[in-house]
Amino acid sequence: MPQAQARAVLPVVLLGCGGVGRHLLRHIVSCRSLHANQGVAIRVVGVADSSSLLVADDVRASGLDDALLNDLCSAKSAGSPLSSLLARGHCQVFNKPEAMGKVIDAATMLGRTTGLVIVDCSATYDTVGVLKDAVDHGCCVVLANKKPLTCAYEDFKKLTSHFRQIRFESTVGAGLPVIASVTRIIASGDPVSRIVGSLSGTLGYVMSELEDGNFFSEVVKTAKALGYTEPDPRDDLSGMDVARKALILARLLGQQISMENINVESLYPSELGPEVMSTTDFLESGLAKLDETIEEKVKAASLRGNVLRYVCVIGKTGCQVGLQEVPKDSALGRLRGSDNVVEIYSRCYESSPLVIQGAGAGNDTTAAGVLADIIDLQDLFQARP
Ligand SMILES: NC(=O)C1=CN([C@@H]2O[C@H](COP(=O)(O)OP(=O)(O)OC[C@H]3O[C@@H](n4cnc5c(N)ncnc54)[C@H](OP(=O)(O)O)[C@@H]3O)[C@@H](O)[C@H]2O)C=CC1
Ligand SMILES: N[C@@H](CC=O)C(=O)O
Repeated sequence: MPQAQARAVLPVVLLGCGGVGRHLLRHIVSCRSLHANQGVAIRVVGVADSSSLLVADDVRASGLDDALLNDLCSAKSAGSPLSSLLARGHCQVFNKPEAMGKVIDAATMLGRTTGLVIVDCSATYDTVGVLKDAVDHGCCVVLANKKPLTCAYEDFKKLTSHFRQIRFESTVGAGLPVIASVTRIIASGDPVSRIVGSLSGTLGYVMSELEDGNFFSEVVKTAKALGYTEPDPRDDLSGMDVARKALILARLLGQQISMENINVESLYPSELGPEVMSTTDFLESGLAKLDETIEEKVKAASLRGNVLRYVCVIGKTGCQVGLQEVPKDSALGRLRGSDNVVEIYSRCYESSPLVIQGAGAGNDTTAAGVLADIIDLQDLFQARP
């Protein structure tokens, strides 16, 4: 009789099933045979959104089946709650506030036995407590959500305390290998002196569309429709999303800094901020108020042979993120669409920096980055026949 091939089984609880989370679930299902050939299997035991957790009946024995995961994606896309899937059987639904307690129960049960990966594809600070508990229970953590790594420095330290058990590649550059490259350079004892780049898919897309004569208000809405923006695009336009990426990189370089230490330039005034108007109102009426000013800046830069780019600079002594005029024919100036470019300078890469460039946003690319991070943890999971 042929021997069944031993496979590393990775149980996963997914927090957040919006654009990125749903693409991740679809990638997991469509990669089944690829992963089986590689001797690895992902078992999704639970999926949470902002109000509930859908969890397999017995997380030790089995996960949510693929048909259910596909239906979950369809249900969430159609705006139905996770509880609409209860009739499928073999699963339970827990609502807030009980839901997060149930995630911790799964972490306690599986963390030090089969192992468990908590994957955060939400866009909230609310997951930090669960993630820290999960780390305490020996679980692995994979993040697309930048917020847990950009709140208190102690939380960053805690979450990254077992560095082999956390992956957060998609927090910077979506699917691009930025964190992995910086980590490798640091590990080789080569001191990184500076990181410079355009790290926002949204702002990259917006700036290059403006060059083509399109209206700011229109291209921001298109960026949202394409899945490039944060749930509230003001997170991108305020520079905060880029600042979070800068903070993650700076902390990775060993800098004990916080958001307050980063100079951030916002593209909208405070009277259009979240405290004053809803996201819908901002998109429907607020954004258009910015069209004229931004157009003037684009035209003025063009007269000087330049284009506008939202640039992030992380140095030894400080970080800043903001709008810069750069020559049209420069690495930054040539960027198009949602591409990111990151230049890493170190002793070995001083006169010729390590450059990473490519698609820097989008649900598909980001989910692919998250999936690669999960698979990268396979050596920490037992192979079972
Ligand atoms: N799109 C991109 O290009 C990239 C995105 N990212 C990051 O990926 C993350 C997800 O982005 P995206 O999918 O676009 O965001 P969405 O707004 O589409 O999805 C967010 C999901 O998180 C859920 N959620 C909210 N609060 C909680 C909570 N407390 N516990 C569990 N789930 C919760 C939401 O629930 P509900 O469905 O009920 O609203 C929703 O399902 C963000 O952090 C973003 O910064 C990173 C790199 C690139
Ligand atoms: N909103 C972000 C998504 C990735 O982090 C961006 O535009 O870069």
